[in-house]
Amino acid sequence: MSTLFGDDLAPRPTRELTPGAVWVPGWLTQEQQAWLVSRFREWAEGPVPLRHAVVRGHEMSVQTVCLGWHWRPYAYSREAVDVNGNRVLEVPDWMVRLGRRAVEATGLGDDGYTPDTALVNYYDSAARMGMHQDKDERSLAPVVSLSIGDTCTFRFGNTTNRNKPYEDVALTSGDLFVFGGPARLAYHGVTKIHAGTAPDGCGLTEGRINITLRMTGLDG
Ligand SMILES: O=C(O)CCC(=O)C(=O)O
Ligand SMILES: [Fe+2]
Repeated sequence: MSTLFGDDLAPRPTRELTPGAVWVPGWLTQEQQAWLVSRFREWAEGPVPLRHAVVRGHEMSVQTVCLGWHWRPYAYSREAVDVNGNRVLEVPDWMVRLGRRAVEATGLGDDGYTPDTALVNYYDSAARMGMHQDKDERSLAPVVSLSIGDTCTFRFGNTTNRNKPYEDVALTSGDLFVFGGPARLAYHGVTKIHAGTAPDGCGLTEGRINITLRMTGLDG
């Protein structure tokens, strides 16, 4: 949806929310977004299908499919031991290059950045993600986050607790967000999906995809 002379015409410059946390609005082109959505549809078919991970007996509202390493609450393994036991797909070379370009765009990494896992989340309009730290990785290399589809309210906080201070930002289709360095272990979450906001041509008509690229620091 867009309105003539609405908020969507306001410039959205790159911004460092806190040291180490950089938001680059509109980083992916529309063609890149639609292409990534096509890949998502393939990954969702398996060998390990898109699924709701179960945390302490409760299904997460978000659905996830992983590449490289399979994440389950709260560990990584090569096989999806909590789903069907199959080994997940490899992280494709183009995705490593994309991750490198992303950290270079934010100044938070270098050409040594080699993500070995991607967590791909699908949010329907009711899905949320509670405040958490990404701390199952042994490496403190930056996390690269790409958003496609509906806008979400993304809450980015501090490294000590899930409460204030935090800032809410609207991540829209094509936005890049990278957190590393002093922000690597900051609490963050998704408080709302804004249904009906996916732009024409992004490849999704409803819901939101988020791809996070990470270095696990794991062997094997
Ligand atoms: O959907 C997002 O923007 C954040 C996802 C996230 O925090 C995660 O997968 O750990
Ligand atoms: Fe996270």
